[in-house]
Amino acid sequence: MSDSLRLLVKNAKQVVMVCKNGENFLTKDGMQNLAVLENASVVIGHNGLIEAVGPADSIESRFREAVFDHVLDATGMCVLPGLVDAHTHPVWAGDRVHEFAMKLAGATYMQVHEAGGGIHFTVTHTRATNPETLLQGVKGRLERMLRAGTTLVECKSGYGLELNTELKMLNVIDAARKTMPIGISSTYCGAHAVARGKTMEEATEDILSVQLPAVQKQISAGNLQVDNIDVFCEKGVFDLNSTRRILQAGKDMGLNINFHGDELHPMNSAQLGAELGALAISHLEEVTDEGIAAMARAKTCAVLLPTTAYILRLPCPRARDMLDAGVIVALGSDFNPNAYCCSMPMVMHLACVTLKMSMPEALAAATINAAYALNHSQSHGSLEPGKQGDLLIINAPRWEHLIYQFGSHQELVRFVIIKGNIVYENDKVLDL
Ligand SMILES: N=CN[C@@H](CCC(=O)O)C(=O)O
Ligand SMILES: [Zn+2]
Repeated sequence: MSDSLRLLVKNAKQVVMVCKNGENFLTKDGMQNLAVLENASVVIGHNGLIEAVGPADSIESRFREAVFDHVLDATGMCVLPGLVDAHTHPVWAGDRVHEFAMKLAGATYMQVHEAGGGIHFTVTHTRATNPETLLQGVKGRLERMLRAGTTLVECKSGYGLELNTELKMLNVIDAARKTMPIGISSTYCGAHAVARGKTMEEATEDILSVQLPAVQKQISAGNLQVDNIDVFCEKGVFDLNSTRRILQAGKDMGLNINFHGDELHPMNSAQLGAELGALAISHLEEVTDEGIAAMARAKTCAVLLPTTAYILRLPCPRARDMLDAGVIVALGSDFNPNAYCCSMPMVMHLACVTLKMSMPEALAAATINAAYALNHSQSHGSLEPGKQGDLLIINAPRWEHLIYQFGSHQELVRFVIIKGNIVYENDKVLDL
């Protein structure tokens, strides 16, 4: 009897596996030497997992008798792993286009925040918005990310800063996970800012004695899935001691530590994260040499967010120093009302130009290493047999076009595939 399989993608000009030996992450040398097959095909089974990746002729002879639900002829096109976005804030109401104008006129991020704008503005609007409306908003944003090639995305709460709205946001993220094909890693970020009217100490106590126990109760009852804990460790937000207490409490609940650190001021967040066994720390524009060394030793991933430095005109995170020191470097879009970017291809382009990463480094950072930052690199981030069949097919003769053609992902991405199912098909791609 012949095999029955879900999908064959055949005759691609290039198939970028990223890595091929089951690596959970890549550091500098590995990132510079990605596994790329020329004239290759990919097979995905009915379990949604990759059955085989290899030269087109050997796949053809091995699967000659097989029956496929779908066959895509990728002649002249390239296949890449689904992109992984390791840092987003997609659940909110009330845009901040007016603040973009203020920042263009010279206001800093913290000036806007301290004047009651920024996160506080979004908190006011998010608290006042019902879950159905928030869900509609997040679905539209995740759909845009999917069309740009993202197949796994981290999504944070953090525009509630009190129990009910934080739970509302986490439930909205859960509802998106249950109803959309895109993979979601959910993060409790109740310590995203100190709520107006509270001191940092009061906010910390509220998180430790009210919010986290209630989140834990929902998780234990099977009503909610939360994967990570986050704190904005920053001068004027949460100091090192409060950050430590909140992250440790989250870790004790079984959550992965994945937090904002060393963004606007050197806070020694990197050293703290390494000490606590953090899986990832985001931003790091102001990380010190000691912080970089500690992260390399602890295998704590640096999630770099080139959109933040670009929009806020901040110094860029020192990607090259981190790579040279052996840090695992990943990328995220940082999608939020301050940094309105849904496109990992644009993030990779910015990482190359502003952070001085090479294109192979940027792709590794947006696939296998971003999957590592979310504890998903056993199943995501590369095209290897046994991994989830998440990939994109681009209409270009070399994979690097996805990064090189700035802002052209809508024209380049022909198919997005998750678990072997076609979840986005673009028949309007234009040959240039
Ligand atoms: N820096 C803190 N948090 C977000 C911004 C959130 C906001 O401004 O709404 C970030 O990662 O850039
Ligand atoms: Zn953030």
